[in-house]
Amino acid sequence: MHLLTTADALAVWRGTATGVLGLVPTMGNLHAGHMALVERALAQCDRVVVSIFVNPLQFAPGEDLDSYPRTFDADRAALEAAGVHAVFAPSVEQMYPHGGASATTVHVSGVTDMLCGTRRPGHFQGVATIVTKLFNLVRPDCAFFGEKDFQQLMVIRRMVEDLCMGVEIVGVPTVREDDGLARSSRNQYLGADERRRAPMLAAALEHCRERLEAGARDFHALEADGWARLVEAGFEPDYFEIRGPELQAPQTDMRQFRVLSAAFIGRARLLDNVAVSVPAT
Ligand SMILES: Nc1ncnc2c1ncn2[C@@H]1O[C@H](COP(=O)(O)OP(=O)(O)OP(=O)(O)O)[C@@H](O)[C@H]1O
Ligand SMILES: CC(C)(CO)[C@@H](O)C(=O)[O-]
Ligand code: BAL
Repeated sequence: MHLLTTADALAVWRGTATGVLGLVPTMGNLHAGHMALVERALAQCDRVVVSIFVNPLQFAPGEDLDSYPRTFDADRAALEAAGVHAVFAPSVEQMYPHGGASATTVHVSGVTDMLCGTRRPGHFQGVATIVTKLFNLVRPDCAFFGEKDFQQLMVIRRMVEDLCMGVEIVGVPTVREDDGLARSSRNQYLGADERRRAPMLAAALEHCRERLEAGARDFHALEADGWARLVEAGFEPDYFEIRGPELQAPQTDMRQFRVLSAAFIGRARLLDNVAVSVPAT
């Protein structure tokens, strides 16, 4: 496995990479969720590069940029054991040579004006900017993103379409713990009592899914119920929303929905969502 830390080294490796090239962008601290993306990429591509970069541009002031878990040696060993061909782990200076504050940025319209986009101002601009830079450096045929960050997946798809980037975006289902909690690097912030209560986020989403599949269509009542379940479990909800399958406004005659929530428990802001598919009657 090649360890690449500069754009120049990446360009040299890229020149030798043959066949279908897959990119898995990450912020490191790899867990089973990331490894599902890696396995999917290895199954679908001839060469796979995984990027590890905690991107300052997507963190707002006061968020957890400094304390975000960094476990590079373990990440590297896991990727090597999985059979990944190259890891790209640049410094902040490599990615933002003129500083983050004056960086040229990418703003994706529409799908960023809701959910995490309004709660974390600048977040998706930071994500779209770093993913564009990674695409330009790696020039992958395909790139792999988790459905756990469903809005991010929609933002990337929209960016690729609007800017004619020509990269196939592959979404990978959410990997969960046995009790339903979505795997996330930020789960480490949970104390024992918070960890015990954390699966209630997935449970509240599942409950909403069941109600929608059973025919309930009072979206406001369902969202209020989800919110109340989170408060009851000790969360401070950020949002609990029913949307259409591509995050459009929900309509009562739709057969597919996506229910999404972000909620604080202690210092951890957990994110999760479920797909809803209403059976034909
Ligand atoms: N449980 C999961 N199942 C599937 N994909 C996941 C999961 N967790 C993360 N991913 C995906 O891995 C990629 C890198 O995510 P990232 O490095 O931010 O990990 P994370 O665990 O989601 O961290 P965070 O705690 O910041 O949300 C993203 O495409 C993300 O959607
Ligand atoms: C896509 C990404 C690697 C961009 O920094 C990040 O937002 C993430 O880990 O989901
Ligand atoms: N997994 C999304 C990256 C972030 O929260 O910044």
